[in-house]
Amino acid sequence: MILEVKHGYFGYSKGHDLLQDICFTLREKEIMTILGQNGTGKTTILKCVTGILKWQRGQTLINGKSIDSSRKTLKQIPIGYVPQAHPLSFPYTVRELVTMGRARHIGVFSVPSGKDKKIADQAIDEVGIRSIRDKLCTQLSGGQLQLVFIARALAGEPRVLVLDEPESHLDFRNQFLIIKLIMRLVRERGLSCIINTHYPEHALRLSDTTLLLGQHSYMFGKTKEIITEKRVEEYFDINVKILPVPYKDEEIKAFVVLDSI
Ligand SMILES: Nc1ncnc2c1ncn2[C@@H]1O[C@H](COP(=O)(O)OP(=O)(O)OP(=O)(O)O)[C@@H](O)[C@H]1O
Repeated sequence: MILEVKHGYFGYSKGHDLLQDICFTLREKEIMTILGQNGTGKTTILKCVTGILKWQRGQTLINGKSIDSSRKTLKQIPIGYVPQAHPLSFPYTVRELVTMGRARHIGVFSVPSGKDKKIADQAIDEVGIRSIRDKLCTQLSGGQLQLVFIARALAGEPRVLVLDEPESHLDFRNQFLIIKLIMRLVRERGLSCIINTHYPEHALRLSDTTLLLGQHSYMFGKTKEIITEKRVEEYFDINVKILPVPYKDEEIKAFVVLDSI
């Protein structure tokens, strides 16, 4: 599986392109992060990639086939979308909401089958929320709800998981657990992921490639080559230090903000 965005343009108002000539490639089992200041268009990129919005020029291709033109391709190689965490208005139980992730596999006039319910339960177990599966989603904490949204996306049996700021509103421990969960899903399910994040240290820890988005330009490449002190200074107007921290067999990068420019 290979997902490519080729020369994507998008703007909300006529004559103003928010996103210009966006090009990137996501290969199987790769994790890509998107970083950039507020309002640069990170969520808009995810919406264009998943087909929620349509590129005004350019396209998203999966295995060389445009997903705009071929609904069949989308069905064969589905994309699971995990939106930014938001409180829900309808009192669905966790199990009901996760089962809704099966929607693309269920006919318009059909109800979820035993198989659909089993797959939804597997997704619930995979993200470790079995103990809350009969609770109402309106009564969950932000972190619990985030896990429910991930389980709902997994229930659709995606090959590509697209997550919009999955760590927002979470405490340090839960941020770390979400990062570990994503890494495990990529390893065990062979998924590919695109993740919007505001945390460069998370991008350095988990992603293979990064798209750094600015107001009028962007860079895409290997994460270690993209997230450097100089580039972060350029794209975020802050002085930072990236420090190596040896831990077990790894070298984790600590990210320290020194000052604004
Ligand atoms: N539906 C919409 N109609 C008009 N403008 C919009 C719409 N959605 C977003 N925008 C504008 O497009 C720009 C990019 O929004 P987007 O949500 O993609 O940014 P972002 O980089 O994800 O921001 P953040 O980091 O704050 O989540 C912003 O200026 C926003 O106000």
